[in-house]
Amino acid sequence: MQQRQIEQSAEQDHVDAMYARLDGEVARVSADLDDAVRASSTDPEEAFTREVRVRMLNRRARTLGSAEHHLCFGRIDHADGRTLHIGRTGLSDGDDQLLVDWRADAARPFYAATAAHTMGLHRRRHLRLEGRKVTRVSDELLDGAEPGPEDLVGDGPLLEAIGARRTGRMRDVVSTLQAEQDAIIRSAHRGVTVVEGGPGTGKTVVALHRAAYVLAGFDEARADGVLVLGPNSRFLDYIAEVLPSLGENDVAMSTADRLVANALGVDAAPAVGHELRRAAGDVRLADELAETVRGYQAPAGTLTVLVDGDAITMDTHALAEARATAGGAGLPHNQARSLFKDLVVDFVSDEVQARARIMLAKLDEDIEVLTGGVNVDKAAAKDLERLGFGPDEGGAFGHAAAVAELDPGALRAELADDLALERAVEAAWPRLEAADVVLDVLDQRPELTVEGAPAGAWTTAHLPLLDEAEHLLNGPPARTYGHVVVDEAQELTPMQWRSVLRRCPGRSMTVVGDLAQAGPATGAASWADALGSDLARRADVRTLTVCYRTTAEVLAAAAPLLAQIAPHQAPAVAVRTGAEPRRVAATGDLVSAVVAEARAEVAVDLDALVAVVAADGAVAGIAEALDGTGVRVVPVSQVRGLEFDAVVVADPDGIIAARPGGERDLYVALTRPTQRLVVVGA
Ligand SMILES: Nc1ncnc2c1ncn2[C@@H]1O[C@H](COP(=O)(O)OP(=O)(O)OP(=O)(O)O)[C@@H](O)[C@H]1O
Repeated sequence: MQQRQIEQSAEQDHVDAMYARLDGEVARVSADLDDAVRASSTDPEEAFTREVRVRMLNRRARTLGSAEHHLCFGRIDHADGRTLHIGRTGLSDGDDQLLVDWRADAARPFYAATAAHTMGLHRRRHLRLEGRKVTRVSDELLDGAEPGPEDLVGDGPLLEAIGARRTGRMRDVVSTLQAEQDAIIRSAHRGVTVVEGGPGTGKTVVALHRAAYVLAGFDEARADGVLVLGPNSRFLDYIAEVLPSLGENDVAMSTADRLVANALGVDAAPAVGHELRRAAGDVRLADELAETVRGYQAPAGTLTVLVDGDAITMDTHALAEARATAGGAGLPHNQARSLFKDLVVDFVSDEVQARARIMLAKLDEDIEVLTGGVNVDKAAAKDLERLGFGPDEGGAFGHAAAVAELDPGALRAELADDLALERAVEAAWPRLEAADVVLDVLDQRPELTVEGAPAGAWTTAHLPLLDEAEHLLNGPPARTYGHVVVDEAQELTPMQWRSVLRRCPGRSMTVVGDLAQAGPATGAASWADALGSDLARRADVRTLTVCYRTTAEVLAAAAPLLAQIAPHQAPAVAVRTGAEPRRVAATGDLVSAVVAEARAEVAVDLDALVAVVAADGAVAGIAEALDGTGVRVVPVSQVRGLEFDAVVVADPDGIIAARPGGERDLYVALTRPTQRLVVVGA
């Protein structure tokens, strides 16, 4: 005890020094920020440099602010005597490295060293802080030294973290990241990393800590930003605090739907059932949309323009050539239209010049006849040469030369502004809006429309189609990201994937999900289905195998269902054991039985986070009956990714029957509790 107190007080001294340094840094950054904000300049270059500096200082200020809480959480002692403290940010005092940022390479052994693979460590120490006070020091000896009575054997801090009560908001787990998680988070792989694993294996944790790592380590992510996508707003609220607590406030968070709705300015598209989502998510629609757009690009026929009362016609051959050139240039439709128009202008201008030439040649001939054989051009040639004008390449002077010298640029400019020509081009290759194209496709596909809804009343299911059409018409989205994290990735339809990939041109992505939990709108059976086989082949696929959320007993209760829905997937291994799940057969009214069980769970632990998970259609009645109790009633379609201390699953048969693939919904519901599971059935 004595020894541990001495250690603790020595750590307190270190930690005091760190906080003193942190305070100093905060004061310095804040003063620098004030200076930078005040220093205005009219020189654009200086103003730009100042803006960059202000942004950088703001970022540092936020990092330092979020580092205050639990600034230092670990220490590693190398066998050669070197020690390093690990924490939320790097701090140094001259040459003295007081604290190493958890993302730095030097911090890696803190997460990755094991007794079998010590990475040169003698000891790993976990520090617990309350405010700025060190309240506990626990050590793991890694190099075979005999542990003392107070040394840690096993996973104390981890078990404490995962056994703690939940608040309804996910927390960062930077002090207890496990080796298999850390390896993914720190991976140098710049392409697509796919992280799969059963419920509670830490996929979300990995995804979010990876986002923080990537922001610090990958220049392109810092420059172009990081986007985190989640399945719904409830989930985004749940994870909202993790990145800020890691000092990263500049990460964009969205659902795939909101991302597209904002980009296209479509507001308040209402959500719809899975049937429509699934139908509208079919990747073949991408071809149908492209085909529809092509159908607007100068279909076979001719194109006639009236110029000064003369009809000039592009015949089928000339028109087909212009279409092939404009359509084959790899440009989006509305840009290719400009090229098409240029080609029409060229054609018409050539034709106008050719006609003028013929007409003037004819005029020359007529004059020659009228003047009795005197060739005016030839007669004039001597005079022209005397005046310093030579014959043109074809040896022509006079009217023909005048036509050749007719300013083709001016003629083209005039034609480009010509209303009749513009109308003819618009008829052959109209300027289009995304909605026009999607409505055309919907005309052929009544199953993609909502009965009774007016045309153009978009739902969330239509957003990926509008996005696809927008891309075909106007090219890539204006806002793209350096790195994109997709959580609950099994929930995206193939058409949604196309929207997401479009916003990540560098294809630097972290994709996490569990195909066994896929809802009925998607039903991807493999990552190749989801990402496309090309990308999936190049992806670095990692599998997490340890369940940190729920107990072995709860996993065992869900195992038969897993064997049914994903027979090839090995169940995760739980690190904790706990209470046996309870099955309650409701003798009377099912809602009353569910309510009674939920109340009983609240009574077991007043501070526990208790949830009832029910089929979407059953939620309203249960929520009403539980109003004011603090119990959360969550529709099963929105419970993916969430967790609670105790979960009451209402009417498992009802959940299975409510929508196709209902067994997967039930599997998700059963794997939500961290402590206790109650299943109330008929
Ligand atoms: N290394 C860790 N230290 C402490 N807690 C952890 C660790 N890894 C995971 N957890 C906790 O385990 C729980 C489950 O993690 P997470 O939600 O990331 O799992 P998941 O694989 O995304 O689950 P699901 O498939 O259900 O979405 C969370 O409470 C998380 O904080």
